[in-house]
Amino acid sequence: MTTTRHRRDGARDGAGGGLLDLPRMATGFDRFVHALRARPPRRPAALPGEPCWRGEFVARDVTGPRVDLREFGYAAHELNRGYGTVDDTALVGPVRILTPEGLECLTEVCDRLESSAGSARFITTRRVRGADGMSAFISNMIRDRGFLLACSRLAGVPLIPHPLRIPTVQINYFEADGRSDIVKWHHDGMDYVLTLQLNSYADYDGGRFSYFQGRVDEFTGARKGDPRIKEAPCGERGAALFLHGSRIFHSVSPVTRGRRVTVVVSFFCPYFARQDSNTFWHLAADDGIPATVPSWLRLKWPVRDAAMNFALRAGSPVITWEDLRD
Ligand SMILES: O=C(O)CCC(=O)C(=O)O
Ligand SMILES: [Fe+2]
Repeated sequence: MTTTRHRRDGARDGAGGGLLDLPRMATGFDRFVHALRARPPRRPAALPGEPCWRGEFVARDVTGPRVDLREFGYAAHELNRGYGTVDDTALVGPVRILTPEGLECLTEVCDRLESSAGSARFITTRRVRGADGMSAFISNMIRDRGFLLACSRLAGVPLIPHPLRIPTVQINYFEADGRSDIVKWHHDGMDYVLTLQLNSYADYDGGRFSYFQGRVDEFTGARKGDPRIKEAPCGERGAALFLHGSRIFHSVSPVTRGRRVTVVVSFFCPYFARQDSNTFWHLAADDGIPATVPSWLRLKWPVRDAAMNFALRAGSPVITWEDLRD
């Protein structure tokens, strides 16, 4: 039954999705329908007795093979630049960002959060959103200076955890037990995304992370067997992949044996805050409109308005010049 649904979704998008192995995420009116149907993420109580995050869980010398956005067909004038830097990193990996002990603790935390996973239809079928709000371990990990520095060096730009909060840390769960958990062909709303693999190919069959080595607007022409569709190098437990998520189409095929769990962390470059690629409807299609409005305002107000920025940081209401005149 699930297969039928996938095929129908793929055909309905009218973008060649039916000719790919996996459906493509909805756009336009279909995405609006997803936004109306999506349920807000669950907010269970924090995990008691979870392992404690430690700064030494960040591995040393976090480097790996890198591909440039120009190799995906993006022109120099389309890339953000400033502060003596061109924001041109497309993909880096596989890299090891956590030590084996750090990985062990993160796995334990993610196993315990699985009961909070919600199912969804927009892109990823079974996932926990806002995981840093449920786990002090994950919250401390993504706010650890060493972790952020390692991720920033991979991306080539300074990064902080994404202020949208709900999508900042997502845990994806894939099981072979009669389910058909997948990640549809999509690009992320987020620009800077790190995916951590908590399993290896020895633990599961299927579950292949593919990406399209071309521009997002060229994906419409992609067909099954297209040489631009490549398998991402993430078959080892602990492998991490940095992706310029908003500019690269990618997907994960169904797991046919075993279990696959990934942690997806989204970042924000405060120096390129105005260029953040997220759109309201991409977020709302995952979390629903009511849950998206507050986080959207938290992202957009500070960029538009310095007074709002400082007020939010002070946890204060904003007093404006107009208020003085009333
Ligand atoms: O689970 C994965 O390997 C990738 C997931 C992904 O692309 C996403 O959650 O946006
Ligand atoms: Fe993604």
